[in-house]
Amino acid sequence: MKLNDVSFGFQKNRPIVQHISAKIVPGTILSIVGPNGAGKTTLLKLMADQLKPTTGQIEIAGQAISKMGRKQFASKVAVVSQQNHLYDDMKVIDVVKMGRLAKHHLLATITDDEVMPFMEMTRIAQLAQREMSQLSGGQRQRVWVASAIAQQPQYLFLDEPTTYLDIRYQAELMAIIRQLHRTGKMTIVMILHDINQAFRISDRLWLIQSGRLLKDGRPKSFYDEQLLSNVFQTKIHIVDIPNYGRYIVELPAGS
Ligand SMILES: Nc1ncnc2c1ncn2[C@@H]1O[C@H](COP(=O)(O)OP(=O)(O)OP(=O)(O)O)[C@@H](O)[C@H]1O
Repeated sequence: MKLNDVSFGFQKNRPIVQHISAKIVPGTILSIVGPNGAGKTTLLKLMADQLKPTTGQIEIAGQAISKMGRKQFASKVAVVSQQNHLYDDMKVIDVVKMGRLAKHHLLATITDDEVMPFMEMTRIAQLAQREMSQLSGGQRQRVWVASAIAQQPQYLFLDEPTTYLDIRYQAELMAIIRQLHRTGKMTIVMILHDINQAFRISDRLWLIQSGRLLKDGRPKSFYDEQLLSNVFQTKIHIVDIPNYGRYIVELPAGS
């Protein structure tokens, strides 16, 4: 995927994404990080063709995503968005099957067996017959991931996927993402607020500030206290933790 000078604003003269040019190398895990309101979700929506750039273009293998048909795009990109309750009255297995619709014309032709591997991978097989409204936030999140991977896309986009998860399920989700990346050869693009998690799992990071791509590089090049303190407008310190590695901590003012 390639972004060519992409800009976007919801209103005239109020740019939210500004002149972003970048490439996503197939097979990478890319995390998008940056302060609240920087434009990360808007950028992901542009890349997911849910919003159209005001100027510039996004392409996959030389083809503009705006010119792709719905089904063609769905075979390339699946999105796990921030949570919604639109499907609360549906059964878990049917939500997963909806992801599989990218490969079928009708929900009715998708068998339980066809979606079971995706449910097993995300450990929701035992929830198959439950209604979405009966699930915890963490369980729902895993259903959305199962539905997205059932699409078997080349690119999997996740917007703050760990938000509803406790520490164990966060680690589990990161393990699933590594597995998808390793065995499914999927390219993963995530917005992550936990900067340490982002640094640990990613091959590549994009740091967004005020709608601009401030830095695009390997995680180790972001261990820069001055850079991070300036962007997040708080005092950031990088420490070494035995058996873990480098860890970014926010220091209280005055310390
Ligand atoms: N539908 C909308 N209409 C108008 N402004 C919007 C809309 N959606 C988002 N914005 C504005 O766009 C800016 C960027 O929002 P966005 O959600 O992309 O940021 P973000 O970096 O993902 O933030 P966060 O980390 O808080 O989730 C914010 O100022 C937000 O208020």
